Amino acid sequence: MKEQQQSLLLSSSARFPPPQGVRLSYGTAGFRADAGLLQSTVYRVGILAALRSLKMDSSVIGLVITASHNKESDNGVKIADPSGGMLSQHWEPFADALANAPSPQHLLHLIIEFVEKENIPLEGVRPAQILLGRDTRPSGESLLEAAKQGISSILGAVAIDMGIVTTPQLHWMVRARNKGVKASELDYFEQLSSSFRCLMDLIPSGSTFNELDNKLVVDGANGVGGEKLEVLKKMLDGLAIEVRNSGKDGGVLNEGVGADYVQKEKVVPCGFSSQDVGIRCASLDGDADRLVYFSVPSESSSKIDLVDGDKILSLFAVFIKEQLSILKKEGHTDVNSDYQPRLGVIQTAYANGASTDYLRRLGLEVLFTPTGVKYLHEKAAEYDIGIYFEANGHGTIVFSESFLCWLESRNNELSSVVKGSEQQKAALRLLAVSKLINQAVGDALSGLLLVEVILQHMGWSIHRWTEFYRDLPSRQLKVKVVDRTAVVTANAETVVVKPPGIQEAINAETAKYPQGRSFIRPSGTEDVIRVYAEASTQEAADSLANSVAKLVDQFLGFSSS
Ligand SMILES: CC(=O)N[C@H]1[C@@H](OP(=O)(O)O)O[C@H](CO)[C@@H](O)[C@@H]1O
Ligand SMILES: [Mg+2]
Repeated sequence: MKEQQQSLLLSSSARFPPPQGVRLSYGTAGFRADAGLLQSTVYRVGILAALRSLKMDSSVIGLVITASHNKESDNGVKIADPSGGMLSQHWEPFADALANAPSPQHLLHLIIEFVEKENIPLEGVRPAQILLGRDTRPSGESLLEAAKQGISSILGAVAIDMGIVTTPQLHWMVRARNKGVKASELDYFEQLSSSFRCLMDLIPSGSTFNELDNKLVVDGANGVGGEKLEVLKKMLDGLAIEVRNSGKDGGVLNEGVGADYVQKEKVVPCGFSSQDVGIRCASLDGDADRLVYFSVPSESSSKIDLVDGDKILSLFAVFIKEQLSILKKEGHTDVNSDYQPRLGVIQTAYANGASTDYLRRLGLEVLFTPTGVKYLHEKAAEYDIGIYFEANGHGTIVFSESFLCWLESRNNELSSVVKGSEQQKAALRLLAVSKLINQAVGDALSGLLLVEVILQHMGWSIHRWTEFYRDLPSRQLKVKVVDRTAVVTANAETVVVKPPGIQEAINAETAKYPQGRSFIRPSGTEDVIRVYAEASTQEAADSLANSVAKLVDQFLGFSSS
């Protein structure tokens, strides 16, 4: 590494000393902590992003400053790879080491070592390019400045600031730029609204969607999503969207509002009341990458009927499967129609057992990965159409390039035979879904538009959708232990292999409950062991969760909560 580059790194990093006594780690969703602790970390992630860009042939890399559904005083930072997906897991240990280097000299040493090991070309190549975005947190502005300083401490690196955007918007822009297509925020809105319009125009004329069901009320979590939805909705016809908790009326980000709150507490968020009984409602999280739906069943209680990520996944799967079977209908014997697209559905162990049964009864291939979008997305990408969702509402649909090419040519072929046939419409719908739904990462705004158009297409109310299946009662608990890394799991986190003996004890407990299922795993974002249990009644699920939490205590540590 050139002298000039070394002294630039030393002098600039001296302005961002790391916080004392804190060890940060690039967890399930990047670094997250109290915003006051993050200047140095974000600065260093700026360096990391520039190096990542150089390593990836100077492709555009994304850097997002957000702490999603955490409280407003927290913040965080994460990287988007050139595909628009999460940072390659292979680089996470380097991210950890950079964040925790105690001095500028240590930092420089780590960088020199890593640049050599990874063969990162620092000279004679196009400059690194990093797209920056942040959510609405007040701490975001100065953290963004720290990121810019980190980026400019790699000679020639260029930072492009996209301002306040949703996390999925930034991932989408990174992907689009690297594909060489239009990638501004307006382009994002135009792609979503035009593919939505295309799907609306393809709704069968006999659809029985009730005009009264047309209204949708959206809880924006007092974050970035509500404000973006206000812009997007002006470009849409055929939807009546009312946005609440858009952050303009003094509400606090994620406080008593948002997808995480609604999914965990199963009560109405602030700004909603008994007047909303029966209306279709949706909740975004603080950076608009999670989406859940709900309805208020009665005036006398604050409880809601939750429609979580599993049910959104089920709705998407039903629709996609229907289009694929229309496309396959008899009548054409040409070679092209023989292509058998592989459809896969990906869940985690947190998926409600009733959803998995439902999906399997539909004849779908359902697979499981460990918790975290990086695992789900990777698995989904192995299919022609991969649909993935976490129960908490983060998910999307990914289409393979080869399937999309086949679909394009199938569409051309069909239109030359009988234009406007049912088969051609199915091909057009699938092509429109691939443009509407964010291919980079789960996106509450694009997911919401797809849900809305499918409900209209099917003529279904939110109540009809809720009735796909009845969720098995479940309970989640957290247990504080001395060392959560002592728990090692296998088989997509469904089996504990360490400490020895605990899995047998969990099995013995679970066997006592009809339809019982329970598992434990160390959280990737909090210092706890998570316990999940489901069973045929709420009392049984609670009791199983409590017994398993006690086992965790016995085997590993101190108190449970
Ligand atoms: C049970 C649960 O909801 N876990 C969440 C949570 O991860 P943990 O590793 O469980 O803390 O945060 C992740 C990042 O947002 C999200 O991907 C995941 O689904
Ligand atoms: Mg989020």
